[in-house]
Amino acid sequence: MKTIEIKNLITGYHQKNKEIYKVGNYPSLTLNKGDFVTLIGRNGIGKSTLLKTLSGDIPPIEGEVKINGTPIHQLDNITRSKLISFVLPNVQINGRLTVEEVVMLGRYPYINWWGKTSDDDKLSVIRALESVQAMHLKNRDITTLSDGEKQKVMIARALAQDTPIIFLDESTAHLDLPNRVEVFQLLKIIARKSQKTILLSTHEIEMSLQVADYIWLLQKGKCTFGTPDLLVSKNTIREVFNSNYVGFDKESGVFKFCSIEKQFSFGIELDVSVKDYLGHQDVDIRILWLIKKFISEGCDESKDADVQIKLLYSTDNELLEWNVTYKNKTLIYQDHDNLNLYNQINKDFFS
Ligand SMILES: Nc1ncnc2c1ncn2[C@@H]1O[C@H](COP(=O)(O)OP(=O)(O)OP(=O)(O)O)[C@@H](O)[C@H]1O
Repeated sequence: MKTIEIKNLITGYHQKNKEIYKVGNYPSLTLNKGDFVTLIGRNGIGKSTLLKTLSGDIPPIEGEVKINGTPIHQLDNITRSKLISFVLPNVQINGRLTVEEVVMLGRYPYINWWGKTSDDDKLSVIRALESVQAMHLKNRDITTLSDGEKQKVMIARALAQDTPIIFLDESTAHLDLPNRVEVFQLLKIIARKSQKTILLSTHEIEMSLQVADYIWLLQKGKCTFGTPDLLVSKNTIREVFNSNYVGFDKESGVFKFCSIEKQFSFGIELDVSVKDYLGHQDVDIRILWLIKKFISEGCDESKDADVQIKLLYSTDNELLEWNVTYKNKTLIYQDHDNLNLYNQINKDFFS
């Protein structure tokens, strides 16, 4: 069932000189109940502007946004706040409020004229804090929390608001990796179980591709909409995010770092004698990460490479050794913790 419908929407700002600054043009987009959708795109492309327009915080320049079939501008503030909660980035809360009091602010659309909170309100606050695993912060002064803890509390406030639609603007930006994954998964579970519509703007592309149901990918003036598999297979992710220094690898779903300063081509292989090696290192993994390092330095991996590198195990001295050949010169580097193979090859062969 459609919860949000966009028709011929142009987002943007009315400027002081009365001119209009148009940001995005979105002919037709919809969001359904139970969808967890991420909104991605380069800096300044219009993600926050679109979220602010969808939540009714700023008016569209042209076109229409409908929430549950009603044009958003026809909804009064209280009705709107019962339908949409919006988690903003970097919200500063003034005053010495506890975490519990901040989450209780999410209940304001339901609190009566005299401002008295009910048992239901208190229960919603507890449930919301529990779902973001922040109950231990309940009595803390909000100003004393870390950025990541504060972000979780702001998500709890949106959950306490108990709306069918939740917008989040870069809400995982301050979180460490386990917490970012946890919040992504949590939002997806909430979307599924509670049949909410969740739209999260984020720079977490790899995570979006793995976790989101759909992606809204903003490009100059337009939005490409689709499931992650479709956007990857059509090369849309590459088109938008590839640069001189980074390239999206559609098989692994990760971004590989590269350099515009081209260096030598190389090939790294394991020599068979490494089978004798019974050490604790996973040498295949080491080679994989060395390949990433060489590519990030501007080297190309190739079968007919300029520089041939072999990792072998020397049974004479019981050490791993890197055997490097360029033109007619071969050097052997014994492996040790501080050996930076790329720097060493560069110094010994190319400087
Ligand atoms: N209040 C404003 N008045 C005029 N222009 C604005 C206003 N807020 C944002 N803009 C401009 O609108 C464009 C889109 O900004 P927006 O913040 O929506 O991008 P974004 O995709 O969220 O960027 P980021 O990833 O960097 O957060 C930018 O060119 C920005 O400078």
